[in-house]
Amino acid sequence: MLELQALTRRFDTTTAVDGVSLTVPAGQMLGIIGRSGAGKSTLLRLVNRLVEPSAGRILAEGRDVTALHGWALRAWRRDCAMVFQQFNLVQRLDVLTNVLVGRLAHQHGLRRALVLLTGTFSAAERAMALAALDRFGLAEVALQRAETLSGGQQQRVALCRALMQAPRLILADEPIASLDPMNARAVMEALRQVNRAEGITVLVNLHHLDTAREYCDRILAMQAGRVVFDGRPEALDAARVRDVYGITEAEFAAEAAAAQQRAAVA
Ligand SMILES: Nc1ncnc2c1ncn2[C@@H]1O[C@H](COP(=O)(O)OP(=O)(O)OP(=O)(O)O)[C@@H](O)[C@H]1O
Repeated sequence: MLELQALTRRFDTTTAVDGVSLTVPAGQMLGIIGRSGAGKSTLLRLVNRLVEPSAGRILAEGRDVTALHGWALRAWRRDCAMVFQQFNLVQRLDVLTNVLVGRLAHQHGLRRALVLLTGTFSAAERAMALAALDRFGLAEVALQRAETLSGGQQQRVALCRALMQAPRLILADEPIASLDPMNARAVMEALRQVNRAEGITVLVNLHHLDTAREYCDRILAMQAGRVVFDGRPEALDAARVRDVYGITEAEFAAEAAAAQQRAAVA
C-alpha cells in the first residue's frame, strides 16, 4: 500500500502539488488526469523521489519513503519503475539490450561496472528479457535497433525494460501521449495485463478521460496541484467533469488532443 500524506511540492512561486493525501492499495490501476500543468508529472516524480517534496510524507507499506537515502533510496527507486512519454530508449542500441538495461538496477559494484563496460548480461537475464518481449509480441524485433520500431512498439519495449527491474509499482507518465489510437490501445492493454497478471500497482498519467475510464480502477483528477476528484471511473461522468473543471467533456478532450499533438511534434 502506498500512502501520500499532505504531499506538497513548490517551485518558486508555483505550487505544483498542493497537499495531496491519498492511499493506493497494492495492485490498483490508478489513472491521474488533469489539464496541462495540473501537477500530474510532479506527483509521479515525487513518488520515486526524482522530485523531492517541499512538505508531506510518502509511506510504502508503512515505511517512510521520504526519509530514505543511500542504498535504501536506490532500492525504492528500483521498486518504482518509470515509463516515460518519449520512451527514453537508446535508439542506436538493439531492442534486447534496451530491455536488459532495466536489469542494471539489480546490479551493484564491480558486477555493474563490468556489465556497463562489456554489455554482457547472463544467459538467465537474456532469457528473461526475451520472455518479456515475447509476451508483448516483440520477440521477433529483439535484435533490431530501437529506432526501427514504431512508437507503440518502443513504448512496449520500455515497459519490458521496466519489468526487468521487477518493480512493485509502475509510474507511467503520459505513456500514450505521443501515440496514435491503435498504438495507444496496445500500450494500455500491455499496462493492464501487467497490472492484472503480476498485481503490480500502476499509477498512470493520462490526458484522455475515456482512456482513464476504460482502463483504470480509479481516477484521480487534479487541478492546480490539488485533487479535485477521487473515485470510481463511472462516477466521473460528463456532469462531474464540468463541475470539477468548469469546461465540458468535449472541451477537455479537445485540450487533450492539442496536448497530444504538441507531444507528437516535440
Ligand atoms: N522543475 C520545475 N521548475 C519550475 N516549475 C515546474 C517544474 N516542474 C513543474 N513545474 C511547474 O509545476 C506545475 C505542474 O507541472 P507538471 O509538469 O507536474 O504538470 P502536468 O499536469 O504533468 O502537466 P502536463 O500535462 O503539461 O505535463 C506547472 O505549472 C509547471 O510549470
